[in-house]
Amino acid sequence: MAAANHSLSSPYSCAKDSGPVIPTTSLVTFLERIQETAFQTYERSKFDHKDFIDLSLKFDLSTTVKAFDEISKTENGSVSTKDFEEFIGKWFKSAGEDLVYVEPMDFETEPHGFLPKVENPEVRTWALEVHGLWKKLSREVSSSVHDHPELHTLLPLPVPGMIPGSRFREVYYWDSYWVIRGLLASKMHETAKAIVTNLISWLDTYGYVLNGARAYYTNRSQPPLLSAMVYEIYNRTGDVDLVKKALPALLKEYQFWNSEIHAMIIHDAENCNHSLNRYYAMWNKPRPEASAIVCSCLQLPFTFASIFMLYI
Ligand SMILES: OC[C@H]1O[C@H](O[C@H]2O[C@H](CO)[C@@H](O)[C@H](O)[C@H]2O)[C@H](O)[C@@H](O)[C@@H]1O
Repeated sequence: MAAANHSLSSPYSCAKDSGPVIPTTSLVTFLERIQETAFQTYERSKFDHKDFIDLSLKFDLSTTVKAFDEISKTENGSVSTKDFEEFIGKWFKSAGEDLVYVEPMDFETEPHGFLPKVENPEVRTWALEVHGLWKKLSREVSSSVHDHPELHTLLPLPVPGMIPGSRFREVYYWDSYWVIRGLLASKMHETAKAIVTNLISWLDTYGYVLNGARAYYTNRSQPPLLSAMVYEIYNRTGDVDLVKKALPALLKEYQFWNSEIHAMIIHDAENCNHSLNRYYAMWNKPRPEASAIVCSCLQLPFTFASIFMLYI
């Protein structure tokens, strides 16, 4: 997204180091407290901080917060593992329960015309195994998320999608580009289009494509690959209606990446101006999905290991 321009006059200046902050939800803020308590209570290797921010409530937030405040805590904020585990079991549904498996609508065990150039039987068997993974990664948002969004950090999506897997239980933006390339190879054209439908829904609601389908991802995007997704699907299917449906959303995304916080003019040593579009999160604190660990790292001496932990 960079274009060299030697005579740019622009309303944007180079010195933009603060921008809008999109507030997070009360549930995310509370789950950050739970994550911090887990961090103080367990050994680091025994838990994944993302698990705690992905929990969904069984009951309303204020009752849950009250119950949590009543648990006795040490000075550093740890609680007994027994109390903590009982509390989590009583008040929360497990991370991932708010997404449910759904059979992909156009999956076939060996689709007609699948990778015609792959003739070696062993490679073909392996490729079909990889193809079979679509059945493991297909999910739709549970009815509870649609009916009671305030109980979940998972965001509702209009149609089923594909998740990266493992600790990444939700749809992600730029992962979807490679997911779509794979789905097209697997002849799953309708599933590929459904993924675009979901991402377009974020442009309608938020004005940009979110990093991922969680309340804690609403303040940032990921590298803008939606137009490339539409292009790949159009090339394979010739579906002009999809392109027409996507166009207003793509224009909105173009505006987002060219808005004041993203558009930059860089002056080089030869006094030329370059127009660049930069990544910018509309947030000014540690990422909620990793805040406990990030805050603890900031208190450590600056080493490669401590810096590495900031990116988990
Ligand atoms: O495969 C999904 C994504 O996984 C990584 O990033 C995501 O997880 C981070 C840690 O929880 C989170 O801070 C980040 O915002 C998420 O996007 C990976 O770095 C991404 O490239 C990838 O899309």
